Amino acid sequence: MDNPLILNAEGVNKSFAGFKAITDLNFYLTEGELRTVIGPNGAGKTTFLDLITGRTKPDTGTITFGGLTELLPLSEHEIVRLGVGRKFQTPTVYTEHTVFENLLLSLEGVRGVWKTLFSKTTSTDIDRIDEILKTINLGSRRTDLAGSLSHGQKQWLEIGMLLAQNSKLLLIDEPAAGMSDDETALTGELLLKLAGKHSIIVIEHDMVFVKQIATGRKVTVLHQGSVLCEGSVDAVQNDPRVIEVYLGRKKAA
Ligand SMILES: Nc1ncnc2c1ncn2[C@@H]1O[C@H](COP(=O)(O)OP(=O)(O)OP(=O)(O)O)[C@@H](O)[C@H]1O
Repeated sequence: MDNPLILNAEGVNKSFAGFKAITDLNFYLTEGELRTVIGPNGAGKTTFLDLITGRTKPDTGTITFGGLTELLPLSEHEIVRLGVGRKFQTPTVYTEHTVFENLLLSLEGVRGVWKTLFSKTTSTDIDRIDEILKTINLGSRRTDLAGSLSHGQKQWLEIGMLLAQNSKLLLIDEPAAGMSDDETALTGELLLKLAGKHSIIVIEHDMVFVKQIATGRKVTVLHQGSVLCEGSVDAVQNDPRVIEVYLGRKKAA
């Protein structure tokens, strides 16, 4: 039997000044799934993430988290607290704090900066952070300033911050952008490691990376604000509609 749904979006529409960015969108994600979303520029990928996180509210439709909670009435803050974490394309870590402190500041996200930095850190917190450091391969950079990390390492730290925040659903926007090939491959390994324990939506343009993380899984292609098709990487890559609106154009470019 399939895992239960962690996210279902049904009949979602969103217009900006009369322009339909999202049109009758239906999207279903099961618990523990790692789903890659691809599509041409302007397809509505970022807007879709904005709708999930409450940054933008839809005109019509429903978005339900964990099979129960309707997200639309909730604020961005409340949605984070429910367990929805987002990583933007540009890393936003606290560069003047150490890697360890960045994770400490994110723990549950509810303690407040003052309390976190000046109260005594418990051994449970330290163990948890060390476990996250191991997961994101930054154990050796624990006491270094986050500002001294490479671009790729900052992205991993930010993923670690989502883990510290207790995110169940991770929304990750173009993680491979600006990374070296080695960093990209390591990022893929990290996401594969997190899948199962977390539900993950990754937006990505780099098809080598998509192949790495999506082989054996479902890929969603967005086009003009709707799902154009869903299927395996191979099925999607060979779908004439996807070649026409996206992959063919990418190649030509
Ligand atoms: N706040 C806004 N106001 C007006 N138009 C917007 C707004 N946000 C998005 N749009 C428009 O909605 C469409 C979808 O944009 P969106 O950024 O979601 O696409 P995308 O698939 O993420 O594209 P890319 O791959 O280039 O990031 C675009 O035409 C964009 O100009």
